[in-house]
Amino acid sequence: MPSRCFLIVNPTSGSYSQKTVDRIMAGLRQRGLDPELMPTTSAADPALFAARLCAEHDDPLMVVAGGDGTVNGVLNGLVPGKATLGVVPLGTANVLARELGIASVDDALDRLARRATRPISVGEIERDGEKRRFLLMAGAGMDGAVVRGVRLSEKRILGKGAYLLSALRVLLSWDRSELSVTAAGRSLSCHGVIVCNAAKYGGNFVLAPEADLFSPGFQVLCIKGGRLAYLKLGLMLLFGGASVAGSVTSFAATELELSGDKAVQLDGDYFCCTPLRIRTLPDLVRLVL
Ligand SMILES: Nc1ncnc2c1ncn2[C@@H]1O[C@H](COP(=O)(O)OP(=O)(O)OP(=O)(O)O)[C@@H](O)[C@H]1O
Repeated sequence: MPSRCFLIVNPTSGSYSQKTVDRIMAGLRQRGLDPELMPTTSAADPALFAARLCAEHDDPLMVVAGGDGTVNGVLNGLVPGKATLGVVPLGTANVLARELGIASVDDALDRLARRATRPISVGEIERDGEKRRFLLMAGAGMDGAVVRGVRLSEKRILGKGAYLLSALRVLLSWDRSELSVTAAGRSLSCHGVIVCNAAKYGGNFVLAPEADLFSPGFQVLCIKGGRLAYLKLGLMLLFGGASVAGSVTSFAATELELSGDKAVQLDGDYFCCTPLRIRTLPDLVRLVL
């Protein structure tokens, strides 16, 4: 009997098309799976769908056809240890798919057919009693402000270019304030921090080579300096070695606190401002490799 899976599709994600979804559905059936199509109708749906599937099924296989933001939504709805998650990249940056080395839609489908899985740890932030999980990274400072400033109308037309446009606006109205990062009893002042749960960032760029989805904890990058420091970091990101840039202090942590008043992005979507706490949640879900 074909094994059941639930295809959570975000029709607003960067490289969505009905034709590709039809191809995914057919490809899953050809590979012996029995997919149920679950298109989202709002940004709240990925988490709601995941919560419902965990309540109604024993270890549901949830396959996200979308980008990192939709994966993030699903992670925020599922019950820890009670689901398996697969991804078919249909987003703009698709950092998770790149992290796993998924080369194409067909490659993703083949992996779902093989169903080799491994548990992953995620991050959880807490602010004013409200909690939210992230898979790839939490960024406070410039990258949070850039993500907050992306206009949907520009993203529809320019794709990744909308982030560059927003970055230019952030650079023009530069925020000189600092925040402090406290981990294991030590505090550090800086202008921005990126808490990495995965090595890649913003696409195929390796920002945090020591971060690993499969082991609990983060590689934390604290960036000190003004516009020039960030421009340098951006260039080093393009050519490798960003974590060793002079303006960056890098360390490992499993729990930390951020102070200040900086915009925060989680997995590429704006969430809130600091202050907040971050901790690692081991073995949240089994990920199809
Ligand atoms: N039907 C929907 N309508 C509006 N927003 C949605 C819908 N479904 C999901 N979303 C939200 O849209 C946001 C972006 O989606 P997603 O990440 O899938 O695409 P992307 O931004 O193109 O890709 P990436 O994050 O990989 O760059 C996410 O926050 C997601 O929760």
